[in-house]
Amino acid sequence: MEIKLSPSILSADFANLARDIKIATDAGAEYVHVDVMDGHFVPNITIGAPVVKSLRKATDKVLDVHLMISDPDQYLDDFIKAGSDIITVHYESNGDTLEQLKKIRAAGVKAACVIKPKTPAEALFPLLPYCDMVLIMTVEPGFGGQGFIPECMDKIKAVRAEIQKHGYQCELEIDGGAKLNNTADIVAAGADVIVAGSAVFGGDIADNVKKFHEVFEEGAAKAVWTK
Ligand SMILES: O=C(CO)[C@H](O)[C@H](O)COP(=O)(O)O
Repeated sequence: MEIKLSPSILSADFANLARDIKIATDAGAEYVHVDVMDGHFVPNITIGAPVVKSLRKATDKVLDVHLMISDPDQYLDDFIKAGSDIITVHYESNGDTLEQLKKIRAAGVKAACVIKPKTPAEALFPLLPYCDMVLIMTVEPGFGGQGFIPECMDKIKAVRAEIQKHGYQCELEIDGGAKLNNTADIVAAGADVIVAGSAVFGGDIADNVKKFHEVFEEGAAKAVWTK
């Protein structure tokens, strides 16, 4: 069972993004998680479509773009044109989430929907047929380096059960507080894409990526679900 790592560049060196991404992907990271924050939807400002466009030239790996912005409708075209491979929109953002997912897919980009920790898992269920990936936030979005919210574990299990029940081809990603000591349990609960920022870019990046993949095997061996 393949479990993927999507290192969150929020914790990388912003003056050396291409370098840090190369170290992580050369070590085996499958995706690159790009945290887009607008200072409205979350109390932090990071990067926009021009940076995604530059990253597109720096890596062939999957650019997994997470839009933590109030108005996706205003910016979707920019992120599509910039070369995103996956675009994730928040259920809690403005606009019609279903229409946003359809627009992303129609542009040939993988579509994903994300919920914040206080949004129930069931909010995602009707959207699953339109999603190539769903993302469960396991911290309040806005900042890296926070602790995993333990109550989110049941939400991961509930969304995994729904994906399995219907046989949806939909990856289940989690974001926030994933560390080497809790990721096996997160995988066993049902996640197959793990976003990790501080635990990847803090310290030896290549070694951290390798250790995450070891923990993925441990989690997959404990999992009661299969792909
Ligand atoms: O989206 C995010 C914050 O909104 C980050 O991707 C997330 O918090 C990952 O960082 P860490 O692994 O350090 O918790």
